[in-house]
Amino acid sequence: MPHVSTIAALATARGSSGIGIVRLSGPDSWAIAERLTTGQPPLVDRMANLRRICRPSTGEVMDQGIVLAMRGPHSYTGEDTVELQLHGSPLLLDSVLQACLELGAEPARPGEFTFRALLAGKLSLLQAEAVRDLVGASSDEELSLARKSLFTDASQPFRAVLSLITRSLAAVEGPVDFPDQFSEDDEAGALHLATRLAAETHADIQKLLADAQATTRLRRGVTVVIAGATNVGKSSLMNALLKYPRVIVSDIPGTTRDSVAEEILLGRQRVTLVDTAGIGRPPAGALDSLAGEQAAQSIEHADIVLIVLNAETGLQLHERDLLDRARSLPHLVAVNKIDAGPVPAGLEAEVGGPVLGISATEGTELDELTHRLTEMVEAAAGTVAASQMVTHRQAAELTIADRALGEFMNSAATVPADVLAYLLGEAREAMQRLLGEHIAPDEILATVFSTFCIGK
Ligand SMILES: Nc1nc2c(c(=O)[nH]1)N(C=O)[C@@H](CNc1ccc(C(=O)N[C@@H](CCC(=O)O)C(=O)O)cc1)CN2
Ligand SMILES: Nc1nc2c(ncn2[C@@H]2O[C@H](COP(=O)(O)OP(=O)(O)OP(=O)(O)O)[C@@H](O)[C@H]2O)c(=O)[nH]1
Ligand SMILES: [Mg+2]
Repeated sequence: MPHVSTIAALATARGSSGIGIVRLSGPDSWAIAERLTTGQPPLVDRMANLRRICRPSTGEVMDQGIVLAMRGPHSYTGEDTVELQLHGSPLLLDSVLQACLELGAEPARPGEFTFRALLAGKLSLLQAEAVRDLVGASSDEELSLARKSLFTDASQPFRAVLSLITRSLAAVEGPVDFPDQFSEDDEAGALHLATRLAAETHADIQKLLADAQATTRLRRGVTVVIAGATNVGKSSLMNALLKYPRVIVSDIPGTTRDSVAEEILLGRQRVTLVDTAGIGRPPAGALDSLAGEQAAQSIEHADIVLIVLNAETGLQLHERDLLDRARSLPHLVAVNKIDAGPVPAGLEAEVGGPVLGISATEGTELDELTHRLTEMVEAAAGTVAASQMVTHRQAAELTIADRALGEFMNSAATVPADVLAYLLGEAREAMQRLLGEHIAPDEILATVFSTFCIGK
């Protein structure tokens, strides 16, 4: 039996809070907790034990807290675990964590508690990924997909694909392994069956890859790009929508040089709001043309464009270019600075659509702007609905499996059976890696758990 370490980490977010938890898992976790509570009654399994937590070197009381100790295998990780539920002071929590390390615990790596739960068979690899995505979810949709993957058997569709591939492989391998038991007709029949199964598998994989795309879209959120000429008040509007002064605002044209992205919630939807450099400042130096190009590039990545015009100047020539570029995308035209002057007559006709007069600095019509944006965002997000969470990693394995299956179907009539078996074997291995079967713990750690937060 290899030596198993005892790990420790802060299980709650860093920062002042009501309660903070230091979590231990591994063979020494109970002994470490006993050392931190010496002279007090022994810890009772799976009970809330109110104890003073003392620094072992000096006996000084660090805090009073609730100690929740659980004997393996009946714990989250399957190992002996202890939670020290303390007052939520970052300084205090750090010093208790430090004391645990001095008593022999090792700092946990990202996701290591969940990794240990996986090794103990408490969770599948897909459930472990769902834990990560549950914790990181930033929209209700993402949350409910992650929840579904964690609490129901999310691996079922992947297992179905694996089982189809395995049946296909068995059909191809039969005549290779037992040549005397198969007539030529049997062999042709087996190959026919294998190809039919592969085609079915391909269709199932395509569905899962569509879900992967929808998952990615969901995670990325909808991107709204604020674009317009210099000095029209794009950054002021960004700050007003964010409700705090995130970007620098000044009356000098060309204040914003690089795009600035921030997340906001519009309705139930997570939105990335991007402020861009203003376009088309007349005496164009090299830097300005770069900034302008960047604005054009930001529009390319936009799901929705929020074009800002200036009521004081009306529509300028270079703003027409921008309008033309944005026309193929959902877009909204706001005319800013209506506190300084009205929306010029005939502007809607020039723009070729409705405009909304606003004032970023006075807050005029910003509720209406937010309302219209929210509707557009919901329409943009509504076009994708994932029926199940499929992560980037899972999609990569699905793609490998699909490519091997494609090659198999293309060459089934012309290539010897052992080569066909090899191709199906590749597809099967990809699905096994996806499900976390037959892969080394190191590899799982590197590919999945590196993206976890510490203490999870
Ligand atoms: N305080 C605390 N809250 C938490 C967790 C935790 O570790 N600690 N969790 C962690 O992230 C989540 C809950 N998940 C858990 C899953 C299994 C077990 C557990 O002890 N399982 C045992 C016993 C089952 C039973 O008694 O019914 C087992 O599987 O054998 C604990 C928490 C969310 N809330
Ligand atoms: N009167 C008035 N002034 C505004 C309004 N919004 C912005 N301004 C002013 O217009 C100037 C330019 O504002 P910014 O937000 O920096 O404009 P920008 O579009 O980001 O400019 P660049 O980054 O240079 O492209 C600043 O002096 C703002 O205070 C508004 O609604 N009314
Ligand atoms: Mg700006």
